Amino acid sequence: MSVGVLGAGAFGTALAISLGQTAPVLLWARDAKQAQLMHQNRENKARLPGFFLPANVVVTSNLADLQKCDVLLLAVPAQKLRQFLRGVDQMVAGKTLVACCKGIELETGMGPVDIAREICPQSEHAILTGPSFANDIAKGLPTALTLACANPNRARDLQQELSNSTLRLYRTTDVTGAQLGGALKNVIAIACGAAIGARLGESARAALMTRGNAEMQRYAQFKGADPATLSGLSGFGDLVLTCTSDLSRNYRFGLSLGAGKAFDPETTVEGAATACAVARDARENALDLPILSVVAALVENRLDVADAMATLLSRSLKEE
Ligand SMILES: NC(=O)C1=CN([C@@H]2O[C@H](COP(=O)(O)OP(=O)(O)OC[C@H]3O[C@@H](n4cnc5c(N)ncnc54)[C@H](OP(=O)(O)O)[C@@H]3O)[C@@H](O)[C@H]2O)C=CC1
Ligand SMILES: O=C(CO)COP(=O)(O)O
Repeated sequence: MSVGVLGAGAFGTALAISLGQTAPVLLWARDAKQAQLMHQNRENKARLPGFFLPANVVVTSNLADLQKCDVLLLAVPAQKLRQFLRGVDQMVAGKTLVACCKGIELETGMGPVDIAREICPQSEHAILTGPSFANDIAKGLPTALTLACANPNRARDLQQELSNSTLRLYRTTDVTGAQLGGALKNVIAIACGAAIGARLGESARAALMTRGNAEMQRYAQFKGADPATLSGLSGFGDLVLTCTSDLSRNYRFGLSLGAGKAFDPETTVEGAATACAVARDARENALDLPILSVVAALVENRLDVADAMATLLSRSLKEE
């Protein structure tokens, strides 16, 4: 199996560094100058500074170089994936595409694997997701992830190929559950950040994580996933990491919302668009997803944090 990584952001670079410890990896950056600098400096100073690219990692901006790869990891933000794949669909046709992004497309409500399936129907599709900061992976710290692929044999092959001494992959065939876990935890992380940023306390955060987890399971079931998948690394695992760490951009975005501070609009915050996509689905299908919906209202400036909390706390009392 020969692996290429499409997207030289923080995560794509970290995956290339980890996989490049034991095998050749091609890392594609869309910007030629950036690719050349990375190749020369052996570092991605723009997106993941401070980490050395092993000799096995070849950086390129030429998509034709990826022809020789049979597995391609897609590490561009979820909202950019469709546009990106449309531009490369001929080149990637027939290859195994492993989505490494976490989000739900705003316009369509589709996850990354759904998008890739629609644009590249001849490919085999999988998703790699779970609790993993790019910095931790690049440092070689122990990390466990979920590899989901509908084809169980292919899932086994990919699990074997993409695991190494510090990256431990668990496999599942529940692609829908895995892609929803990664996407939805980002929304709950924004809610938790907002609560902490507004000084609502650690107990409020614990309540948001727990009830948020219940909403994630409910929504996943509505979408045809196995709710148990949401208790695994791709759901609960990533929820815990992202809702409790300042390293998370979604959590930090929430902190800014809660504290009424500005946030750099160039930072990748997948949970914002995902919240809006899910809230629309909830409205259209009368789904009970109060936290996910309130985050959409915060992101769209329809509510402030005080109103958001009041909205959640004034709901009628119910069984847990
Ligand atoms: N960072 C992390 O710790 C983790 C991130 N992820 C997921 O990985 C995905 C990518 O995040 P991350 O790498 O952190 O993001 P970054 O913001 O670090 O990088 C985004 C990358 O996507 C590229 N890109 C953006 N738009 C396009 C486009 N239209 N076509 C091609 N390439 C494009 C950017 O290129 P350019 O540099 O030229 O702008 C950049 O290389 C997200 O879904 C995120 O949730 C998952 C786990 C951990
Ligand atoms: O998905 C992540 C960790 O698993 C990274 O989270 P952020 O995108 O919020 O930084």
